[in-house]
Amino acid sequence: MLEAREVSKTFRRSWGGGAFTALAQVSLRLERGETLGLMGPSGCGKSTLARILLRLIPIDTGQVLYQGEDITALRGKALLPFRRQVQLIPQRPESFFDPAMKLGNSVLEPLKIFGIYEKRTAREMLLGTLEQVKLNASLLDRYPHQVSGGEIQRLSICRALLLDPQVLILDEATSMLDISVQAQILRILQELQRVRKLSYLFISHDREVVNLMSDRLVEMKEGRMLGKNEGGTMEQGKD
Ligand SMILES: Nc1ncnc2c1ncn2[C@@H]1O[C@H](COP(=O)(O)OP(=O)(O)OP(=O)(O)O)[C@@H](O)[C@H]1O
Repeated sequence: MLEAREVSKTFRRSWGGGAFTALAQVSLRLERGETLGLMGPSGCGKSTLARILLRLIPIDTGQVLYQGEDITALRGKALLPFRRQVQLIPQRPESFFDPAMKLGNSVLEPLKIFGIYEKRTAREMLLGTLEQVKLNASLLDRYPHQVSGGEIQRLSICRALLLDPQVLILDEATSMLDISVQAQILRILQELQRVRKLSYLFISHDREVVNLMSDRLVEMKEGRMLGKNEGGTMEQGKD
């Protein structure tokens, strides 16, 4: 479904000189309909790999494949179907929401950006999706600072779902939340996956949560994948 092949990434330092290798020959493959857990300590390169898989930052060497197609060099319009189908759910979703805009308008923005907004159907679609993330429509009249961390994360999931994606890259998506809110969102994600046949790359430093969510686990350390190289599968998840 979504694959990184032997990806390397070095960040050059403009202050102090030199360079830092964040990823060294990393490979990973997310299969259709599965949850692949990606674990590793802070700074090991998980978010850098996520941003590369999302085609948000350039890679030095290696390839990114989506549905078997090499998308490493795609630009502009050619990337649009991919941009719609592969969505990021970040640790801090606040950055997706304009502080001066009501949440109801922000949440519909991606539909407008992709040119698929239809006034006639948008409201119904939004209300149906809100229900799937267990949110009340009254939230839509509020501003970002007027909702809780759990609510804004569920809104960011709703915002992604409106685009009808195939893949969610969940980068520490519940790490900032307290344990009961985290559990609620994890349950919503499991249900969404079942109903919508989504594939998840579930990134977390929390082994317990990754074990709970994942069909398969891979682990990184200092910019490298541990274990067998291809896919680097370490152990079975969902125990
Ligand atoms: N744009 C950048 N320029 C320079 N160094 C960077 C840049 N982005 C990331 N790094 C460095 O690359 C390394 C990997 O960072 P990354 O954010 O991928 O780690 P991570 O495993 O996601 O960590 P965390 O769990 O704390 O978010 C870190 O040492 C980080 O400081």
